[in-house]
Amino acid sequence: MIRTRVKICGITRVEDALAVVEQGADSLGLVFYPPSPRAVSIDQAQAIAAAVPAFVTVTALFVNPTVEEVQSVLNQVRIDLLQFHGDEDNDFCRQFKHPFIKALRVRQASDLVALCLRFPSALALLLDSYKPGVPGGTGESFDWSLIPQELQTPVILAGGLTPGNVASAIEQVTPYAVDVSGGVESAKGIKDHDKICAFMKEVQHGDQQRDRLNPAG
Ligand SMILES: O=C(O)c1ccccc1N[C@@H]1O[C@H](COP(=O)(O)O)[C@@H](O)[C@H]1O
Repeated sequence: MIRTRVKICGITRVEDALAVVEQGADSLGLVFYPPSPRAVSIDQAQAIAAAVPAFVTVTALFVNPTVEEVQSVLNQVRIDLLQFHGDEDNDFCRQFKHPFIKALRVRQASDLVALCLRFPSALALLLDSYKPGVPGGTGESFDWSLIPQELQTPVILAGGLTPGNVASAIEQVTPYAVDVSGGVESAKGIKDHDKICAFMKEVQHGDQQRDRLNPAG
């Protein structure tokens, strides 16, 4: 069985990072975008990253940052992966010589095949909901049928995922990974540990259902 990887984003507290690790998620996300209610300071980020064991990754999320902002975080915090969630292009993202994923916001008219080809250096593409004026973390899902089958880059599905819909998302989209923020919170930036546990169980459930429906993979 291929296991769908899980990233839990918007961690602001060490206790939530420990719960994410305990529940078996693959990555936790730190938001370096000050307008977000989930944004962390360097001090917070250092404390959280120090609590994350080997083989669980720390992802740093930026929205249209300056080069200096990204470099400053990389110099001070243990970051395994960069996530660019704005209008950055491939050249901007790859200049840090650090593995990165690129978020794309999906709308009806999006030509995802062409968009994905613009990011040949990305390890994976994170597909999120489009909401005018909001770069991400909307808590809203999008029409998953807009995702073409023929994308060559691994897909991380995001946007409005919850314990209630993640299993059907996995069955329908068969993404490489899923990413959740608002769907496992009790308030913005505060993770609900029971919801994290329920989310992880539903990811497993989705994987089993997907394999039952398509045993050949
Ligand atoms: O979480 C935020 O505050 C945020 C701010 C700006 C850009 C992206 C942000 N989060 C990312 O948004 C998606 C979906 O989040 P949700 O599950 O719908 O709440 C996810 O990739 C987060 O990494």
